[in-house]
Amino acid sequence: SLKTKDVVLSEDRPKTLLLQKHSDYLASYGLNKNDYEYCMTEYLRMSGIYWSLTAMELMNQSSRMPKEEIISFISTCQDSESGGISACNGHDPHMLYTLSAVQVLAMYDRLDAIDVEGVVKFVSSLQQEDGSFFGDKWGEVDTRFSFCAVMCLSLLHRLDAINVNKTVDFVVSCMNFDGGFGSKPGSESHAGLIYCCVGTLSICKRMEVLKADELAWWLCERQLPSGGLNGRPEKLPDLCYSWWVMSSLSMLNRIHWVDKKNLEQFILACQDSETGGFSDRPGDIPDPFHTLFGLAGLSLLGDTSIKRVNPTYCMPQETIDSGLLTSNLFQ
Ligand SMILES: COc1ccc(S(=O)(=O)N2Cc3cc(-c4ccc(C=O)o4)ccc3N(Cc3cncn3C)C[C@H]2Cc2ccc(O)cc2)cc1
Ligand SMILES: [Zn+2]
Repeated sequence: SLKTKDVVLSEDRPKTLLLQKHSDYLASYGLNKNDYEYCMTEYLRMSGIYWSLTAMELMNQSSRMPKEEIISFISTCQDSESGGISACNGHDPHMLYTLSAVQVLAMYDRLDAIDVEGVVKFVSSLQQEDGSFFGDKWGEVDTRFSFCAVMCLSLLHRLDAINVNKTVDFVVSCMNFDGGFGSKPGSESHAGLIYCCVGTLSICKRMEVLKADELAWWLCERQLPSGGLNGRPEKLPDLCYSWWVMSSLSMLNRIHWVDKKNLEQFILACQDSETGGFSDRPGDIPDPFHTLFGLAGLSLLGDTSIKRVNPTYCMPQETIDSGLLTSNLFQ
């Protein structure tokens, strides 16, 4: 279509970071257990806790989260038979929520609250002959699950439990001519899946297989006049794509390829100055998911009022550093 899809930033948009408002928004999110949205997002509860806690950690406000309640909730979500962890009591264990639970417990330094060997068994049992990973017992393959698997095992210092070479081979089989990646071999390039595949290769220490310049070009082509980034050509900008694109460029050491000032004004415009929180685009309803990626994006852009975020794990850099220290101690 001739009309380039983009948004126009209004003059009265937020131009400064409303940290206290975001802290209040996340602290009160989920307090009202009968709240419509809270009930509708039960199926992703474990990930919702990861998005909220990480955002609060980045703002140095995690003391406002109910730590003991979260830790005991996670231990009740582990399936004793498979070792996997579900989004909420009574739901099926899944790779997505097993990772979220491990990320939360890593930030709290409380991995003792779960059966770590059980998690290792669950994750490694989902790897297939071609190196790919299922999300759960129902057998959906997606490069998102390759990323969940290697990130989860890396946080547990147990990458030895899977075939890393075959993991890399499958990700390489999903590489497109534009240097990007999709969810499966032949799927079209998408910013979210590129983040997952670059992150997988980064953790496996195999970034040399990438077509770095073609890929970085495709990524910075995502930036629109509004400053925002989209996930594919011809799509509208969306705050969470800021994270997928910038964290990938950061891992490629090419983050300077985007117009930082323009992108920062798009991210700030996605804040809700009434309720606090960030939404996918200016004027939409905020949620914890976009609130994390707004703060993490600003952290990558160098905003020092936010703690440094690790571009691969989307967790505070200090958590990754202390985890690596621990692993060196025991090696
Ligand atoms: C509101 O509609 C959706 C659509 C998909 C999902 S999702 O779980 O498949 N998912 C993550 C996601 C979460 C939210 C959200 C609302 C409230 C909360 C509480 O914590 O979280 C909102 C959107 C969302 N999406 C969908 C999306 C994001 N930007 C545009 N859209 C349409 C992403 C989606 C896929 C996903 C991405 C990363 C990830 O780590 C996990 C899942 C959730 C709600
Ligand atoms: Zn989004």
